[in-house]
Amino acid sequence: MRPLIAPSVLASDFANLQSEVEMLNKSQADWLHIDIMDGRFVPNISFGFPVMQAIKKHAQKPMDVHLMIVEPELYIEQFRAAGADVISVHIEACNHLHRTIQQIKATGAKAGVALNPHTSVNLLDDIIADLDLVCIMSVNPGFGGQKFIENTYRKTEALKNLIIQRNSQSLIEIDGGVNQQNAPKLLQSGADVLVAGSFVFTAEDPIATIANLKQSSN
Ligand SMILES: O=C(CO)[C@@H](O)[C@H](O)COP(=O)(O)O
Ligand SMILES: [Fe+2]
Repeated sequence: MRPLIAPSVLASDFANLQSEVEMLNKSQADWLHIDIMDGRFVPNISFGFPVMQAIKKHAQKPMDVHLMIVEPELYIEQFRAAGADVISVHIEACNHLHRTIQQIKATGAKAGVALNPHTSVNLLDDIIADLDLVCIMSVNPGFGGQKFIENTYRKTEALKNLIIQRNSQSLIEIDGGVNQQNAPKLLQSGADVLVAGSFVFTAEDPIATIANLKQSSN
């Protein structure tokens, strides 16, 4: 199975956002990955609703929104209204994860949970059957362009086993430091969705880079 490719708009040229989104429309990207950072859950601030709405105006593909914010339950409906098709919250930011997942689903969006590198997939045992997506962070969240953490392969395998064991339909998304070199091993380990920011947007030919990632196989 070919992976879904979700380029991270965080690494795009914000001064030319419309042409960046139009490039992604023309490419084999499946989703647009949208990183929302609040300067509290992570030590960086990215962008918020107005920028998301501007992206949505031009995007012809689903928006996969990765919320790196505290108290995400306060903003779920607003993110959906701003165009989110998939909404992932961090397990580390949620006191009532089950409730927040139901809240996301009630808006009509797909519901995901993201895990920091130190967070065990075993914590998902009682929620995995309710999830559409698990986002395994393969870098510490907050910044693009970081080095891929090798333990991600083992973690992806463990999550895949849990998904099978619990009869879950959840997709596995890998986020951070993804490139052409680690993609095949990630797919072998069970990944379904590859997020790629700097690898795509610093490439001389982002469209060809996305096409090559899409051709990755295990
Ligand atoms: O969520 C995050 C970072 O916190 C990611 O989505 C990055 O934006 C991916 O960028 P690269 O590591 O591929 O440059
Ligand atoms: Fe992300």
